[in-house]
Amino acid sequence: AGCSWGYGPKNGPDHWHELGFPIAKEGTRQSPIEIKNAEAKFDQNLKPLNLSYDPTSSKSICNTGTTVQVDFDDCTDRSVLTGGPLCGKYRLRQLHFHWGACDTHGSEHVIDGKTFAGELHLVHWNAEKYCEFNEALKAPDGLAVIAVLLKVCEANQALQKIVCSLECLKSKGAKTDFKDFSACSLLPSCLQYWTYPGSLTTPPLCECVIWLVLKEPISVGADQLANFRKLEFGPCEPMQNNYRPPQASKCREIRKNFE
Ligand SMILES: NS(=O)(=O)c1c2ccccc2cc2ccccc12
Ligand SMILES: [Zn+2]
Repeated sequence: AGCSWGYGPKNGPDHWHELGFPIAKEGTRQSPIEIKNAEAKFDQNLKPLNLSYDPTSSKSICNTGTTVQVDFDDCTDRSVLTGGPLCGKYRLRQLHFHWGACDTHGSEHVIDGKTFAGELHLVHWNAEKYCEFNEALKAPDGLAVIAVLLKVCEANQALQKIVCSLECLKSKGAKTDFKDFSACSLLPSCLQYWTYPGSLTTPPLCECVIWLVLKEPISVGADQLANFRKLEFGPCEPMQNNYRPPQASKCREIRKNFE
């Protein structure tokens, strides 16, 4: 089976459909998308997001070869997301990042034509309805991912614990303990959001994600972001531009819980 997928000129997003993931081209609810705020419909029935994260549920942080990822204990309802458009309780499983080679781009979602320097994803799965994560991957309401845009300005204190761990995560597969991390400390104060039905933004690109894109970005310092770019996809390959560009909306409805 040819070369594995990545973000390079030969195995990047434009090639994923020929590397074993036809859904990349044929899917009807692929992510990310461009969000045009004026076309998003205010829905008064959308509830606020309700996050209850237990900081002691964080386990480890690793270089997955495509991103840096913090893993949480999702065997019980220790860190859960409810509310918003969601039915049931979604357990926090992991968080990870996407970023660019420079500060002008790197986000996956694009807001009214504006790209951001990066994007944080908090991945949750519907543990009330499905017995395990891999089962949720096959369901249209299996996962909920909160997307937070990163804008370069002042340094972000909540990010510093992650930034400090990056130096020992340079190589693909590197992993280290990451205890007592408060995921909610990474979130902006305002949790207003856009929501739409989408997919994983990386292969296997399963169309199982309810996306919750927060309107308010969080800050990241230029030198904090520079540290992310010191990670490697593989030997001598700096990890950067690990984002998929916006995909066709294919007449999906985007809703928002703010006017
Ligand atoms: N970018 S992403 O959030 O779609 C994503 C996942 C989403 C849902 C479930 C698992 C995922 C695993 C990912 C692993 C690396 C990068 C993005 C990932
Ligand atoms: Zn992601």
